[in-house]
Parts: sequence; structure tokens; C-alpha cells
Amino acid sequence: MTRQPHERADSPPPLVTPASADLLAQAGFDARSDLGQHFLRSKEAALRLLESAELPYQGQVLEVGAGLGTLSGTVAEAGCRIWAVEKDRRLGEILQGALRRFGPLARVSISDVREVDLHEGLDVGAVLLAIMPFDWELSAALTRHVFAATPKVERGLVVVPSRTLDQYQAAGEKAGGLRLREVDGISRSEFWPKAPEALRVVSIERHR
Ligand SMILES: C[S@@+](CC[C@H](N)C(=O)[O-])C[C@H]1O[C@@H](n2cnc3c(N)ncnc32)[C@H](O)[C@@H]1O
Repeated sequence: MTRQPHERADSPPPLVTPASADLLAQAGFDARSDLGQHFLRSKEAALRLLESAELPYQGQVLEVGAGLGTLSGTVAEAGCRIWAVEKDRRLGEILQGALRRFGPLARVSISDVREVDLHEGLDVGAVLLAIMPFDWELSAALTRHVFAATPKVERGLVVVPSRTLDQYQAAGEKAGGLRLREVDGISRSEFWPKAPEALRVVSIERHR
């Protein structure tokens, strides 16, 4: 298989499991800007996102770009089923290691979310919860993709660059039938590497 210019070798980085964003930084991990990689540094921030998401107990959550599993583990601890999808194969072992203890509550797919069968894998009423790549075009494309791929995802809560929200709101009715609303903020310093621009915590609903 020919490797794309941005693809790196798949050898795992020198990390311990479970890993944290700060350990990743200390290990000299090469965060990929083409994937908008910025990792959540604290569990407190994950808990705050969980609170904003108002997840139904034992509901199903799709997380796009699960990274190290910091948010995914918090979701599973709250009693929800999590499907953690992450494109970067270098993070596969770490993510699987972080979620192994949850057994059947947690499913991991190491793949581009646009290449997994979301309709088949999700239940009606699934919620999208994601810290989307910090690249406004990519985060907008992935958000659009999830809601277009299956009607089973009824709503979501995402962290996105503020420009993603601005562009959606500017698109109005053309925004793929979705209504986005800012519900909270999150500091750029909650991430390693620090987010390059302001972030928004946004709830998403379908237009009825
Ligand atoms: C802002 S980071 C958030 C990581 C993680 N949620 C955390 O906070 O530690 C975005 C994540 O999305 C992943 N990603 C980028 N494009 C993706 C795609 N098409 N499908 C699945 N994951 C993707 C990146 O590799 C990265 O781990």
C-alpha cells in the first residue's frame, strides 16, 4: 500500500498505558496537526463536558476522535455505552488499554469515522459526543458526516474551533438540517498541545 505524504510509520510511540496528554508531551509524541490533534489534559474538563451533554443513563455515545480515551472513559464510568472511533493507528493500543476495563460497555474502532458503518453500529437515539479535530474545516466535515450517515444520531455535544460554529451559523438553513448552539466554553490550555484558537462547546440538534 502506498503511504500518503502525511502518513507516518505505524510503530507505537514510547508510551505507558494508560497515558495522559502530559505524559504524551513528555514522551515527545509528534501530534499531527493534519488530524487536528490536541489532547484533553484533565478529567475535570471531561466531567464538565459530560454534564453539558446530559446523557441518558445507559444510553449509547459515539465519540469521534477518541484520542487517549480520557473522555471515553469518563462516559463509560457514568454508565453509558461508548463507541470510540479514532483514526490515528499510533493511538490504538493506548485507547484500547484505557477502555479495556469497561468490557462490552466500550467499543473501539481505529479508523477514519467516514469509513465505519455508523448506521449499522448505532442504536436509535445515540448521542454524538466529541472533541472534534481543531481544524475548522475538518471538524465541520466530520460533524456533518455523522448526522448525514444515520438518523439514529439525534443530537450531539461537540468541542470545535469557534470558526466552525461561525461557519455553521452563517450557513443558516443550508447547514445540513442541524441547529448548533453554544452552551459552554473551554480553555485552550485544557489541551496539549494548547489549542491554536478559541474553542466552543456546542450542542447540536436536528431541525424538526
Ligand atoms: C482535538 S483531538 C481530541 C482527542 C481526544 N478526544 C482527547 O481530547 O484527548 C481530535 C482527534 O480526532 C482524531 N481524528 C482526526 N480525524 C479523524 C477522523 N476522520 N476519524 C476519526 N478520528 C479522527 C485525531 O487523531 C485526534 O485524536
